[in-house]
Amino acid sequence: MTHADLQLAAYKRELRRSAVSVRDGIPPVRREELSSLVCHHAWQWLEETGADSVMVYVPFRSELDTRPLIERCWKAGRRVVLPRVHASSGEMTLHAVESWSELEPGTYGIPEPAESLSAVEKGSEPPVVFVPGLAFDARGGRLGYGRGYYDRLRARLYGASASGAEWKSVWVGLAYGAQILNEVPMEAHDAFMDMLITEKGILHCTAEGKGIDAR
Ligand SMILES: Nc1nc2c(c(=O)[nH]1)N(C=O)[C@@H](CNc1ccc(C(=O)N[C@@H](CCC(=O)O)C(=O)O)cc1)CN2
Ligand SMILES: Nc1ncnc2c1ncn2[C@@H]1O[C@H](COP(=O)(O)OP(=O)(O)OP(=O)(O)O)[C@@H](O)[C@H]1O
Repeated sequence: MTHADLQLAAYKRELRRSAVSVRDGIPPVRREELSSLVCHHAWQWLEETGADSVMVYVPFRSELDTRPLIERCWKAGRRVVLPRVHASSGEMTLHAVESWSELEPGTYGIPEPAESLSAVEKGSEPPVVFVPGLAFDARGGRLGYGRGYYDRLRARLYGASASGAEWKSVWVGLAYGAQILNEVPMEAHDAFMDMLITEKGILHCTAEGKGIDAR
């Protein structure tokens, strides 16, 4: 690690700490109101795009609550795909889930698809991925918990093919407005979002600054 790497790592640690405290500082009742607005915007956008299958995260700690969105998808017959974390490899596998009863507490205590559920077949990954984050910026930059799960998921599924993709998907960060920062530091392996949804509505991320990883 160079001096610059160490500085960046320390800066990211500090940003994570402050992003968590901003999120924790939103009163729980307000968090639910904001979450419900964000889920509403996300749902309306899904209706416009017509995507019949979506990947969503199940919230933990003070994260934006995606459960209203998940339930709405189930009611409307949209397939809901949730990740299962494999801490030893750093990978996430994707599993279609049809009710809360198919979840069990996973790594980090986050509810995740039970081990018995089979993984989504290669080639039928969802065209929309809703992504959690501690902070985002208008370019689509994202700061997560620092384990690289979503970066690795994208790298694995977008695969080695230079042209990009067997798996074409729109990556959508879901966040409280207070989580949008001027600039989140990004490294070569970090996945950019295509869109952000906050209580204020939809933000299409700008392509500038995405570099060679842009889709
Ligand atoms: N709801 C949700 N699901 C998700 C994510 C997420 O951010 N939100 N993740 C997004 O990638 C992955 C889980 N990533 C996580 C990474 C670290 C920690 C964690 O507890 N970290 C410690 C710090 C020390 C350590 O790294 O172990 C902490 O915050 O106290 C939790 C989740 C996959 N599933
Ligand atoms: N495609 C990849 N293959 C292998 N390791 C990766 C890949 N992408 C990221 N990593 C590693 O994972 C870690 C991710 O760090 P980073 O600070 O970018 O996480 P993050 O995006 O904030 O967190 P998360 O995705 O867990 O919410 C780094 O140590 C990085 O080297």
